[in-house]
Amino acid sequence: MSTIVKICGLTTADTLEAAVEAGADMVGFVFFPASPRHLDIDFADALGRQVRSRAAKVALAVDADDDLLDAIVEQLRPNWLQFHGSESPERVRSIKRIYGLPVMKAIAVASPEDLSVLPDYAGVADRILFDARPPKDATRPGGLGTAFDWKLLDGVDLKLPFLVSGGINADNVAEALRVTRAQGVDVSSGVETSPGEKDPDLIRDFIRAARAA
Ligand SMILES: O=C(O)c1ccccc1N[C@@H]1O[C@H](COP(=O)(O)O)[C@@H](O)[C@H]1O
Repeated sequence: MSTIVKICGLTTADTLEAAVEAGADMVGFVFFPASPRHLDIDFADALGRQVRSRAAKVALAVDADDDLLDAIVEQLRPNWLQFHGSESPERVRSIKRIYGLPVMKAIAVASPEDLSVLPDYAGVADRILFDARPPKDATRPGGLGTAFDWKLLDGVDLKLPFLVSGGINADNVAEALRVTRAQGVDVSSGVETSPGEKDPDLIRDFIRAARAA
């Protein structure tokens, strides 16, 4: 199976086109006001139409309430929901039932104890995303450009595909995949020139490096 490549936090038509044309499997749109990649729902609608089934559209939310999820699903019509907050397994199960969409649940990793929740989520999520645990004073729970110790995933035995993220870029993506044996990678900061400013060349370089890994 080829590596699943997700480019997250797309905010412009140009960078979205670069990601899709370069062969991204998943393109992510962030709905979290504290993020420099936060998207207004109406603009997300336009970007979503631009994708035209060439990649899977992923809506990233952080402890979103039902009204926000309703609006996202209605306007963006995502193929996936990604939850990056403290959504419980019960909440994930209930949202899956309501919208009939697959869910990728992010697990924040900084120590072996962080993996103790895995059995609870593995039973309800369709994919797991291992991301670096943010510092306590962070203004957002992801998209910070910092990596975790990938060796912490040694011995993880999941029956569902998992992706890895956090501080990954074209230079270290091969190593991230080798060490974690993840089925896919997710990147945001690593294809940016500054927070929220994606660069088409960096996107293309990243996808090429991930494919070559
Ligand atoms: O990208 C954001 O701003 C963001 C905000 C809130 C939660 C998650 C967010 N991004 C996710 O973080 C990782 C990528 O991090 P990095 O910037 O490449 O280090 C990825 O899973 C994004 O989907």
